[in-house]
Amino acid sequence: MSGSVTISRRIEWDMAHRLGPRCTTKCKNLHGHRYVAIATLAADTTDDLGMVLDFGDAFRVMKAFVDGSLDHACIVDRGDADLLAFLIQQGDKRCEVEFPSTVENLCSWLAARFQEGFDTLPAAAGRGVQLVELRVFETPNCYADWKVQPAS
Ligand SMILES: Nc1nc2c(c(=O)[nH]1)N=C([C@H](O)[C@H](O)COP(=O)(O)OP(=O)(O)OP(=O)(O)O)CN2
Repeated sequence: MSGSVTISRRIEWDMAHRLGPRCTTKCKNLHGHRYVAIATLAADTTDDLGMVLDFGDAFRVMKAFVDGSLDHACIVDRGDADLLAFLIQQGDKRCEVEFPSTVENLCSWLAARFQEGFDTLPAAAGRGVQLVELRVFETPNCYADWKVQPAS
């Protein structure tokens, strides 16, 4: 039977954010989440063992970025000047971005960061290993999906 196969790897981290004064709901307040991301990868060709990518290699890339930039950080929109100034004054771990930290924006941005990491893997070289889908849960009930643009 014809078809294609993908693999998926999950990672979790803790992070603070706020949507700030422009948001009229409770999410305007500084608060934290246990975020969950599930990355789905495909490849043009599998490796000698039939793997899209070893789960360990995929996880190392995701963990390096998550631990370095996101875990126990506050993600902050550079436009949220008051929060940014506070984090700098406190010397707290922060992840500065150019967008409000909705889960939709975070998901699209994180997809690009993960793909940059996968591109550095020797095990992925020349096989067209690509992130095709990323699901990010902000709460157990709320998530966003990013999907790769189909080639035209
Ligand atoms: N489209 C979006 N809507 C909302 C976002 C978002 O990123 N995109 N974010 C928030 C809040 O930051 C919050 O994390 C979600 O809160 P809530 O809807 O209350 O989700 P819960 O799972 O906590 O729901 P409960 O029923 O209160 O447990 C809001 N909206």
